[in-house]
Amino acid sequence: MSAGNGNANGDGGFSFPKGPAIPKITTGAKRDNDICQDDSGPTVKATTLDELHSLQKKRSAPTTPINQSGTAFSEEERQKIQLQSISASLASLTRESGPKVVRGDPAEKKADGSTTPAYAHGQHQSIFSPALGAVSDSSLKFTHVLYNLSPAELYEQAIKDEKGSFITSNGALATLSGAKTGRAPRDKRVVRDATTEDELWWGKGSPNIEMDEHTFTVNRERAVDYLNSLEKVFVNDQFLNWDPENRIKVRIVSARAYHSLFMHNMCIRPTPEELESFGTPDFTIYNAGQFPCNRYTHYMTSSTSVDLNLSRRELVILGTQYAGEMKKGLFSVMHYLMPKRRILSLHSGCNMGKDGDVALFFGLSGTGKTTLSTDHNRYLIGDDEHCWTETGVSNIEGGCYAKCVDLSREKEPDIWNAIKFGTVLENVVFDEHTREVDYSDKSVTENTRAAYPIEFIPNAKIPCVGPHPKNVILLACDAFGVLPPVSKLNLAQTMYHFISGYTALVAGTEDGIKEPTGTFSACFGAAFIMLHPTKYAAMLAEKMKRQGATGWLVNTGWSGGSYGVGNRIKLAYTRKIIDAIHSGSLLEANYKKTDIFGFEIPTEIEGIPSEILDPVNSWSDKKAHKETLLKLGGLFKKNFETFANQKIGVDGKLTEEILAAGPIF
Ligand SMILES: Nc1ncnc2c1ncn2[C@@H]1O[C@H](COP(=O)(O)OP(=O)(O)OP(=O)(O)O)[C@@H](O)[C@H]1O
Ligand SMILES: O=C([O-])CC(=O)C(=O)O
Ligand SMILES: [Ca+2]
Ligand SMILES: [Mn+2]
Repeated sequence: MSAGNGNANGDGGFSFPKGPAIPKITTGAKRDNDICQDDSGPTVKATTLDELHSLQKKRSAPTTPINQSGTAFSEEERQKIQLQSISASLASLTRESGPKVVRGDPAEKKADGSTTPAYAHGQHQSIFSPALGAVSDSSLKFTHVLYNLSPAELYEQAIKDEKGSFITSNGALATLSGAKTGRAPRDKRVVRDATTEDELWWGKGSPNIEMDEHTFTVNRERAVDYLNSLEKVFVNDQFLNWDPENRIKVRIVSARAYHSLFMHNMCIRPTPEELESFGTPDFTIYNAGQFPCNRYTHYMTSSTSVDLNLSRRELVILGTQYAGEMKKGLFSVMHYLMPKRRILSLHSGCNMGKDGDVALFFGLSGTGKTTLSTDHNRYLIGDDEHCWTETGVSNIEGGCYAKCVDLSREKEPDIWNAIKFGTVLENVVFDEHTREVDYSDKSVTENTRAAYPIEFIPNAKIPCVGPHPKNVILLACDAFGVLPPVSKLNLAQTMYHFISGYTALVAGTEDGIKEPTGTFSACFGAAFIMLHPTKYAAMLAEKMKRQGATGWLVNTGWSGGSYGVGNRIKLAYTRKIIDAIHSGSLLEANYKKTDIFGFEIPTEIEGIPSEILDPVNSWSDKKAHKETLLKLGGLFKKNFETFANQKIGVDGKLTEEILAAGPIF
C-alpha cells in the first residue's frame, strides 16, 4: 500500500501531506483592479436568471391569416377560436359546464415564478371558459391544452412525465405502451344505429361488434371526464389522405405525449397556414387509454373498449394505450367513408418505380408490406393504408409503422436509418447505460414498432400519390411452407386470394416447435373493414380489370419444409422476386401450373436458386409435403364456405370464376 492513498497515518481518516501553503492564484494583467480577465468579456442582457431564461426561447413569427371576410385575425383571436373549438370537443354531453381550457404547459413557470394559469394574474394567455358560473368543482379547474406540439416539445413532455420514456442512442424516443402491446380486435365496438344498421356488415365473421348509442355515450363521458380531470391534455389537429379532394380533418385528444407524437408522425402534418384555417374536425378521437372502461357498463367484456360512432364521427379509447388502435381506428373510418365516394380503401403498402409503375402490397400483419414497399430503388408512396380512386392511388397516412423485431442495418437500411430523432420506438429493449437498442430482445413483446414520418425514408414520394397500379402483390407468410415463393394469378385467382386473406404465422416463439396456424382475414384486413368483403372485392376486380393490373401471390414465409424444418425465405430472395415483378421481366418468364392450387409458377428467376421456386423440390419429405399441401387446401376451402353463396359485383360470371379459382382436389 502506498502513502498516496492518503491514509498512511493509521488513524483511519484522511490527511494531506504537510507542506508549504498553496500560493494564491494571481492573473497576470489586471492585477490592480482585482477583476479576473475571464469576466471582462461581453455579458448577457439580463439581470436575473429568470430574465436570462426568457431570452432563450423566441416565438415563432406569426403568419398572416385571412378569415372569410378577408380581414386578418389577431394572434389572440385565433387562439380564442382554437380554444373554443377544443373546449367544444372536451365538453360533457350532460353538464352545462366543464373545466376552463387554457393553452400551454401547467408546469411552465411564468415570469413571476407562478405556475397557475395566467388568468388568475391578469396576464396575456388564452383561456376559454365554457360556463358562466361554477356549478361543479370540475368547472372551477383548468385543463391545459398542449396543441400540436413539436417532436422536441413532446420528447420533453414524455421524459418529464411518462415513465418508460427514454432517448435511445439513435435519437428516437423509446416508450412503453403498457399492458397492451398489440391491438384488441375483440374489444372494438361499433354503434349500431338506424344508418349503420343497413350500411355495415354485421353478424358472423364481421369485425363490427355492436354497441348501442347509449352505451357509447356512457363510455364517451367516461373518457371525456377522465381527460378533463387531468391537468393537461394533448390535442393534435391533422389530416388523413394525400388526395386533396378526399382529405379528412382529424382531431386527437390524448393524455400522453407518446400518443401525441405517434399521431404527429402517423397522420399528415398540417402546415402552419393549413392549421390556421383548420376549423371544425371531421372526426375526433378521445384517447383515455390509461383509464379502463367500466365492467358494469352494458356490452363491456373486459377493461378495454375501443368504440366507434360513425354518426357522431368519434372514436373513444378506454383501457389500452397501444397507439396502433388510433391508427387502425381511423383506417376503419376510411373503410366506411371512402367506399361511399366510390373510392377503394386498401390495407396495402404502395411504391412507384422511376418510370411511374405503381405496385400495391397487400398482406396481413407481419407479411412484409412495410419491408417490401420500402425499397431503395423505388419511391415510397406509403407502407400500410391507401385509397384507389378514378385517377390513381393516395396514401391515407403521413408516416410508417415498421416492425422492429430483429431489425438489421444490412437487410433493411432505410428503416434502420429512419429510426432517429422524432421517431417513436415502442416497447424495445435497450442498454441501460449506452441506450443502444437491442432489436433482437423480445422481453417486452415481439411486436416492437417504430413510427416515423414518411419523409424519414429518403425516396419517399411527396405528396404521397401515384397513378393506377400496374402490379397487385398479395403477400402471405406461409409457415406451412407449401405456397410457392411467387405465383402469377389471373383475375379470378387474385380475387379468391384477396377475399381469403391468408397468412400463417407461428403460434409462439417459446418452447421449440409449434404448429403453424392458418389465419384468414378477408381483404387482408378483416379487422378494419366496415362493409361486406365482397363490396371491396368487387371494386378491386373492377379497377384491376379496367387498368389491366397483374395479380401476384408472394410467399414471404417458409421454404424447404414447415416451420421447424424449413426456414423463412431469405429477404434477399424475396426482394429479387419483387424486382422481377416490377421490371416486367417476370411476366416474360416460362411458367408451369401447380397441383391443387393451380398456380402459375415461373421456372427461373435471375439470382434465385431455381429449385426453391417449386416448393416440392425443397422438401426432403415428399409425403409430408403432399399432406401439408392438402391440409392447407382444406383450410382454404373451409374458410371460403361463408362466401360460397355471395355474389361479387354485378357480374355473375366473375362470381362463378372466383368460386372455381380456389384449390381443387
Ligand atoms: N422474405 C421476407 N420477406 C418479407 N419480410 C421478411 C422476410 N423475411 C423476414 N422478414 C421480416 O418480416 C417482417 C415483415 O414485417 P412488416 O413490418 O413488413 O409487416 P407488415 O406487412 O407491414 O405488417 P403490419 O400491417 O403489421 O405493419 C419484418 O420484420 C421483416 O424483416
Ligand atoms: O395495427 C397495428 O397495430 C399494426 C398493423 O399495421 C397491423 O396490425 O396491420
Ligand atoms: Ca407495416
Ligand atoms: Mn397494418
